[in-house]
Amino acid sequence: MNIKKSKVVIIGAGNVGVSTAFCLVNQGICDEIALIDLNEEKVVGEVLDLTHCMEYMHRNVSVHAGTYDDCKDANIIVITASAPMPKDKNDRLIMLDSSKKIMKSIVGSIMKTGFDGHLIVVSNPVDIMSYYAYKLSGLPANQVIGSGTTLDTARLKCNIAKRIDVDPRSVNALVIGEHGDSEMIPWSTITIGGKDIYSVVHDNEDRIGKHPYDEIKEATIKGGWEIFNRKGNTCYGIAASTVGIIKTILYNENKILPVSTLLNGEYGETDLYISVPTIMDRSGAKEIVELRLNEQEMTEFKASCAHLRSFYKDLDI
Ligand SMILES: NC(=O)C1=CN([C@@H]2O[C@H](COP(=O)(O)OP(=O)(O)OC[C@H]3O[C@@H](n4cnc5c(N)ncnc54)[C@H](O)[C@@H]3O)[C@@H](O)[C@H]2O)C=CC1
Ligand SMILES: CC(=O)C(=O)O
Repeated sequence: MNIKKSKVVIIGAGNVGVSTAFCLVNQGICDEIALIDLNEEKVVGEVLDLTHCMEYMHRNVSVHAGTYDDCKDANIIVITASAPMPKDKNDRLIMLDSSKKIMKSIVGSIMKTGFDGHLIVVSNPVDIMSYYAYKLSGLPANQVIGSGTTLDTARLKCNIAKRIDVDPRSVNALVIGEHGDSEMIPWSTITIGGKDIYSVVHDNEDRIGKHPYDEIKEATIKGGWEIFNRKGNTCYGIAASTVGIIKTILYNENKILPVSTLLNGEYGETDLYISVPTIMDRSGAKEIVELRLNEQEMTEFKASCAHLRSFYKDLDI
């Protein structure tokens, strides 16, 4: 009997790649993980460290140092490879040139193996890199997914939940648009326990304040830099978000996540990768949910689309 094992390859064994591997091991999400990095010695060390977790995990996940040969039968490849992010710039877009070169060489090596699984792009600037990986790979768009605003959405939920004093998982909210400064919050769609956020704020004005929206938005957009400027990277939140995406695919969950995906007519945009709520299952990005945005929200979302599209001229595709 040939039972197919689930295999995840992670390319880039830095803070994000290794945290993702640990999150996969800790949750026992897949059968096998292969780690690839230019720094082969680091990979050997990380693999040993991860392997020593198994005694205390709820299942054994096989972790090994990989080569591109591992890609040919992988279900999912996660790309977190990157040049170091400059310390004091707080701008993901300055990574464009270096990430472009890295992405081109990695996707070329992956596709030579005949890989036909799902590619999850995390490296920044993630929306542009997802589009680039989609074009370079020739894979169908449903198989190329950017982590997009999954992380920003988690941050937004935490920021709202803290104000209101509920569990973040009871907040039904999303960030859409660019994973970056032009991202937007469709406030009109947010509910907490089934109650729209405007009513929640109105009924709890004494402790939440009359208009917490701008502060919550600012905290959400700047959330990454609050971490990065203190510890030099952000890794656990993105690892959890990435594993959330992996889980929806491997377990065919049909869950809706705000991933960076190809718009093909939705929201009046074509040939653009940007985050919108997307139904995810074993096929990957199965179907885009078109939110009923109000006029102001649609204007903000379109501005984010235009901002991302303005960088496409710099991609050699
Ligand atoms: N999309 C998101 O929400 C988030 C994205 N990121 C991004 O993830 C990326 C990784 O961040 P960190 O892990 O903190 O960086 P890091 O510098 O710790 O790790 C990057 C790793 O990539 C490796 N690498 C570089 N070129 C390579 C190549 N051609 N092949 C294989 N490996 C290669 C490096 O050797 C290094 O180990 C960055 O672009 C960062 O901005 C980080 C957090 C959140
Ligand atoms: C670094 C990054 O993109 C983030 O933590 O949001």
